[in-house]
Amino acid sequence: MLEIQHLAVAYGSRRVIPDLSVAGLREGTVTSLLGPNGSGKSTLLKALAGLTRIAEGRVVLDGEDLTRASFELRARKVVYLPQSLPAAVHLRVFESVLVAANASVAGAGRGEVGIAEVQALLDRLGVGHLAMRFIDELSGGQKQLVGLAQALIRRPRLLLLDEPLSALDLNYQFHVMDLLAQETRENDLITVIVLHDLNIALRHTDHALMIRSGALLAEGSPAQVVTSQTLAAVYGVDGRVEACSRGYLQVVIDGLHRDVA
Ligand SMILES: Nc1ncnc2c1ncn2[C@@H]1O[C@H](COP(=O)(O)OP(=O)(O)OP(=O)(O)O)[C@@H](O)[C@H]1O
Repeated sequence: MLEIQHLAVAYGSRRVIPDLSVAGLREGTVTSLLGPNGSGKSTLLKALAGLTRIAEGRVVLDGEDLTRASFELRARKVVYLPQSLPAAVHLRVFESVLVAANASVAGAGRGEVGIAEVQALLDRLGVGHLAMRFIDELSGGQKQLVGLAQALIRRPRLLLLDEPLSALDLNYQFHVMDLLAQETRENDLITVIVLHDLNIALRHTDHALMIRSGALLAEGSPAQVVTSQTLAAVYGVDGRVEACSRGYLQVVIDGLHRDVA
């Protein structure tokens, strides 16, 4: 279980997240973190990962306060995948995933992850054929899939993914979300994923958080969170959530909302 208690994060004197609490994100579930540009999604993820200083509050994972935890514990339990990977990494895909798995930094890695497991994960992500290619020679989408492999091979307790689908085509978006749901369920992960595509949140995530100006505006099932009201209040658009002929919920946008809050 992950609890966020009165979290405050500032850049200099500006509090980007003034006071945010989330009662509990359960293991085995994928939570989408939604909100407009600049609302504090990446800042929240970085704060959970311990990459941004927390001004106030606590992040409690399985009863343990991560803000006071050792670097080793945090590195073992939490994996954060940023929006974009470092530009120039001259490692082969395979090595990079093996290094991530066996990272020896103060016991942060799982250790003893074998070649077969790395290749199997690359295959499941559809990039097995790229194993011997250099990362800095891959396309944007291929790099994103390799980043996901590096994150998943670590088997963290808390998996934080910042827009991991942004460079992926429709087929891969679907495939990756299916894979994430499966990995999350099978390995009891708590997965939090920043998404801009509300239809993907509706279709593929178990739980949703919607934030605006660093404050939590709605929390619940994606269908409870993505509504006409939140579309207007948070995104400034008039829209509806309707079931398509196959029963999946989808957002239909009618136009810009005139009374943007
Ligand atoms: N390193 C930084 N220093 C100062 N201000 C920052 C820094 N990073 C982000 N901010 C500011 O904090 C606010 C929240 O930014 P953040 O990147 O968390 O938003 P976001 O919801 O992830 O946005 P997007 O959807 O555009 O990626 C913005 O106003 C941004 O300008």
